[in-house]
This record gives sequence, C-alpha cells and structure tokens, in this order.
Amino acid sequence: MDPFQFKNKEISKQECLELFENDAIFFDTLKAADSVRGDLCGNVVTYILNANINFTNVCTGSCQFCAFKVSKNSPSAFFLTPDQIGRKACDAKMAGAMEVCVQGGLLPEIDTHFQIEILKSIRAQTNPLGGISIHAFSPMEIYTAAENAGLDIKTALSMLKEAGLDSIPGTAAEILVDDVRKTLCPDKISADDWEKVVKTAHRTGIPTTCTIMYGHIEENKDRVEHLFRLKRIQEETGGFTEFIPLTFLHENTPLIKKGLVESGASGLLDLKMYAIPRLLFKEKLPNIQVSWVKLGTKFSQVGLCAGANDFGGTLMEENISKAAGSKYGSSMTQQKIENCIRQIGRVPKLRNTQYKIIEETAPKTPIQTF
Ligand SMILES: C[S@@+](CC[C@H](N)C(=O)[O-])C[C@H]1O[C@@H](n2cnc3c(N)ncnc32)[C@H](O)[C@@H]1O
Ligand SMILES: Nc1c(NC[C@H](O)[C@H](O)[C@H](O)CO)[nH]c(=O)[nH]c1=O
Ligand SMILES: N[C@@H](Cc1ccc(O)cc1)C(=O)O
Ligand code: SF4
Repeated sequence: MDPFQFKNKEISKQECLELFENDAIFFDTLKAADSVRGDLCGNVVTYILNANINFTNVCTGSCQFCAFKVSKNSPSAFFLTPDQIGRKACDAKMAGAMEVCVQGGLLPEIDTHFQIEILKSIRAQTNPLGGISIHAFSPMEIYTAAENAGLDIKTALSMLKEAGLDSIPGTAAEILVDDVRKTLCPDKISADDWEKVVKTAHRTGIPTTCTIMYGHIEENKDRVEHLFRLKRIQEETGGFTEFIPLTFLHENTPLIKKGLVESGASGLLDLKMYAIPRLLFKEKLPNIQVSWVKLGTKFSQVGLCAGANDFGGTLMEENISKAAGSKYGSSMTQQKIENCIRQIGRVPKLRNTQYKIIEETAPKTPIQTF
C-alpha cells in the first residue's frame, strides 16, 4: 500500500487499520502526512499562552489510567473555591496567558451551578485586566454536573455559555469504544454520551477540542473506531478546533499497579497517532497538537514532522501528567517554545483558542510558572 494515495483520497476503515498495522510503510505514512500538513499549514507552527487550573484532585471516578485523582481524606487532596480559581486566572493573565484550561475531579457537590460560580469568578476577576478565554470542563464534567443539578445537557450548556464558557476541552474521550471503556474507565460516560455532549456543545455555539488517550489496553481496531467517530462528528458539526493525541503515561497508574499493562505506547505508535489522523482528517480538522508535557520537546519536534502543526501551550501549571510520572516539567516559556519550533526550520505563530493568529505588537516577556 502506498500511503501517498491518501493525500487526495478518503481512507476506508480497512485501509486505516493497515496504516496502523503495516510497519513496512511506517516512514512513507509519516512522509505522506507531513506533506498533507505542509499543504494545509505551510511552515507555520502555532502555539498558545495558556495556564491549566485544576481546581480539585478529589474525584469519585475510577479511571484505571488516572494517577491524578485522590480520595477526600488523602493528605494531598485539594479543593479550590471559585474565588481562589478566579485569583489564579488573574495570576495567569498577569503572567501573559490568553486562555485558562480549567478541569477537576467529579464530586456530587460539583453541579452546573457550581461551575457557573467558577466561570463568574474568573470573568469578574479577569475582566478588569482585559479578560481571558475560558476553556473549561470536559464532557464528563459537564455531563456529571448537569446530572447533579437535575438539568438536561442542552440547558446546562446554554447556562454555562451564558456565564462565560468559551470552549470545552475534548478530554474524557479516552478510547470511544464501550468495550474498552468497560475496563479502562468503568464509571465514565459511554462513547455515545461523550458524542452527545460535544455535539450539543457545538450546536450551542461552544467549540471543543478532541482527543484520544492511547497506548494502554486498546487495539488498532479500537483506534480506528475512535478516529472514524471523531471524523463523523466533525463532518456533522464542524465544531472541533483541534485534535490532541494524548499518549498514555503509565508509571503511577492503577493499570500498571494491577498488571493490566506493562508500559505505554511505542515511539512508532506515538508518531502514527499524528500521521494517520492527519491523512484521515485532512482539511476537515487541520490542527493537530503535540503534547510536550507528555512527550518532551525532542519527541514533540519529531511529531511536528509527522503530521502535527501545533505546539500546544505554556500550561504554566500541570498536575495530571506529573501525577502519572511525566518528567518534562509543568511550564514552558514563550521563548523556549519559539526556539523549539525554529530549531526544526519552522515559523512560530501565536494563536488564540480558536486558532486565529495573533500578531504581536508588544515585546515578548518570558512566561513564568504562576
Ligand atoms: C484527568 S482528566 C480531568 C477531567 C475530568 N476529571 C475527566 O476525567 O474528564 C483529563 C484527561 O487527562 C487525561 N489523562 C489522565 N491520566 C492520564 C495518563 N496517565 N496519561 C495520559 N493522559 C491522561 C485523560 O485523557 C483524561 O480524560
Ligand atoms: N496537550 C495538552 C494540553 N493542551 C491544551 C492546549 O494547551 C490548549 O488548551 C488547547 O490547544 C486549546 O487552545 N494541555 C494539557 O494540560 N496537557 C496536554 O497534554
Ligand atoms: N487542554 C486540553 C486537554 C487536556 C487537558 C489535560 C491533559 O492532561 C491533557 C489534555 C484541551 O484543550 O483539550
Ligand atoms: S480521569 Fe477524571 S474522572 Fe477519571 S479518575 Fe481521573 S480525575 Fe476522575
């Protein structure tokens, strides 16, 4: 099979499976994907100045890949109030961030009304400084909070939008195959419910990102199912702004402790996860992000030559990958991101959450952890 044929041809599920399975065409697949990336994005690599805010690590969930969640009585448990979250967003804004990515655990007391308190506090505290884009609450968090409040998804999303929610992180997707979810994340919403939340968000005017968390118990056929579902959703709504493959970090997770896996993905699979979606999505979903916090800067540079075109964000703070064993730090300066992109002969461009390029006028100041 010649992967270059998919530069201007749709891929069938069977062909997609072969792209995953046939390592004899591995380098051709990367090359074909890089060529599609070049046609769509030129030599530009985008990035964003953003900050993660994880408002609690207490969670009633039981995801077997998660090393972040703790129980209520754990000595490392924390729970920020809406006021504290707003203050953190202010610190992020003052450190130069344009976006906050707000995610936390699942708890009965976190309902849509509490999420609205968070949004209002961020708005009230950052508006005097010029405001910040709020990228918050995974589809799982939206679903659970709506259920806790006794609201349907559409009403909950409309209320969140009204209170200032700009976009939604497309996490909690993991692998969108219920058979895998049954073992991987038994308490998580079904693949259809994840789809329902993101499609309702898109139809309410709230864009989302989309992700895959791979390299654990899933098989190639599950990866194919997942990617085709994302493609179909995008064809129906056009609401995904970007795709972020998240490589499973295995070290401190229940999956490893229970002996259900021995490691995470191979380096080959990591690169296929940029290349194959690039060939599959083409212009329908033109932004594919490397996750430097999960893969490190060197591997991220390679990912940018295998189909990806976005470096992600400064993050400023990161707890989820760190808990799982990431050794790549929690924050990256704007300078360092730009150097990393220039080092591979590409042109760094600052973007906002919706991928509008921001032309900078002010001199760059280094972003610090806040
Ligand atoms: C930790 S959750 C926070 C939001 C919310 N609790 C939820 O699960 O939707 C955000 C995402 O981080 C990713 N994640 C968690 N643990 C990970 C790990 N060990 N390796 C890679 N990604 C991980 C998963 O894709 C998960 O959906
Ligand atoms: N890839 C990871 C991200 N990426 C998110 C982006 O930084 C940004 O929020 C998005 O592009 C929307 O503009 N964030 C993480 O916390 N961890 C990652 O691994
Ligand atoms: N911030 C990412 C989602 C994300 C968050 C935390 C992670 O560990 C990984 C991914 C998004 O925009 O969709
Ligand atoms: S991934 Fe999210 S829902 Fe699952 S245990 Fe971790 S924090 Fe809880």
